[in-house]
Amino acid sequence: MTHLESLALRFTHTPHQTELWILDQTLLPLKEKWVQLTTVGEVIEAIKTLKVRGAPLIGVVAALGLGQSAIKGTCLKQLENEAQALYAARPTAVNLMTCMNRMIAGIRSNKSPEALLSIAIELFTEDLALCEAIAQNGAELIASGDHILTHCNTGGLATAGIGTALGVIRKCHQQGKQVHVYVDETRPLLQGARLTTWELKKLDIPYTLITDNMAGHLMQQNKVQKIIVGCDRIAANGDFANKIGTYSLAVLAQYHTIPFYVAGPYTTMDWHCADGSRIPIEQRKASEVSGISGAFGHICWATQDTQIYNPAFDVTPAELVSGWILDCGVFTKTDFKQRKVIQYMPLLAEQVS
Ligand SMILES: CSC[C@H]1O[C@H](OP(=O)(O)O)[C@H](O)[C@@H]1O
Repeated sequence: MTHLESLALRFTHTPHQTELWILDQTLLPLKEKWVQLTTVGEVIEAIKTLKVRGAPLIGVVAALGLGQSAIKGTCLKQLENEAQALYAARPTAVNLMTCMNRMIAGIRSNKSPEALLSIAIELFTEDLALCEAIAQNGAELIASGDHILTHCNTGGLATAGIGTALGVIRKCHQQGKQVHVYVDETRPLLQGARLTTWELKKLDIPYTLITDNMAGHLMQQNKVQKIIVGCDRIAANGDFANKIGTYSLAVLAQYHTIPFYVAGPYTTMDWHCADGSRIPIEQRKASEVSGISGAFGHICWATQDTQIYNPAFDVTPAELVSGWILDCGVFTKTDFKQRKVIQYMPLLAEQVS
């Protein structure tokens, strides 16, 4: 019997039954509701509606959903179709594509259903270790007494493990360092206000919730010593995509000479993507913004063709980043300029070659 459990994911496999359950993150923090995903279609819907979210978790849940489909007897041809549909569920977080590529390689090698499920289970257990390594590497950069600003949600709700940026903060707390977290609410879907505060409260880590537009003021008041954010795709030159509003924080951090770090696993690296201009940015429906302020009608950013756009991510250039906290180490701009990072990622190096 296989039983996998994380903050937002539960998976069991016995010879006669496979169950995939996720914690519906759209209902947090007011309601903790577990939802069973029995088909790939349900997994895709959960990813698109952010019931399941966070770059690493999206990839792991997609892989487990595909492995479940294989165990249920879906033929290899249909499995590849399902993998392609999962691959396209959300365009920015490259972990989804990384995980699907590993599953597709198994499908094209005619692997058995159990072997395909094993690949998915490996992706889950690998992420546990990647999160732990990121946390260890990042904690060395944090001093006791630091006030750390973070954006969106990058904890156990975004990964299979303890998280990326929030995993670093959790590790510092575990090590006995006195840290205080400023949590950006992160409009429009409020991952910070709803999810990061929920995680920090459970971990008993002190925090202050702020509106996104308070961040600059806090920096101006010298109340922020470090900024750590997550990532959805890191390009070969170190530019990275993350939740909308991250770029603004990076610019403010540079102006206020505050160290600005991005944390993520190697599965969020995309060596095929030369720089941030190549990263696809997910556009989400306008009602995610206007829905809250519906009284003001369409307050979204409109373009000349009257389309309404709601970009879910933005791209931060490498020049604004103080350090990349990865599972294989902490890297600098020079490391990326000299392409030193890829040598630490043999698996990805194979993919790129
Ligand atoms: C640890 S990856 C978390 C990453 O994903 C979030 O986006 P979303 O909530 O839309 O899945 C955000 O960009 C976080 O930094």
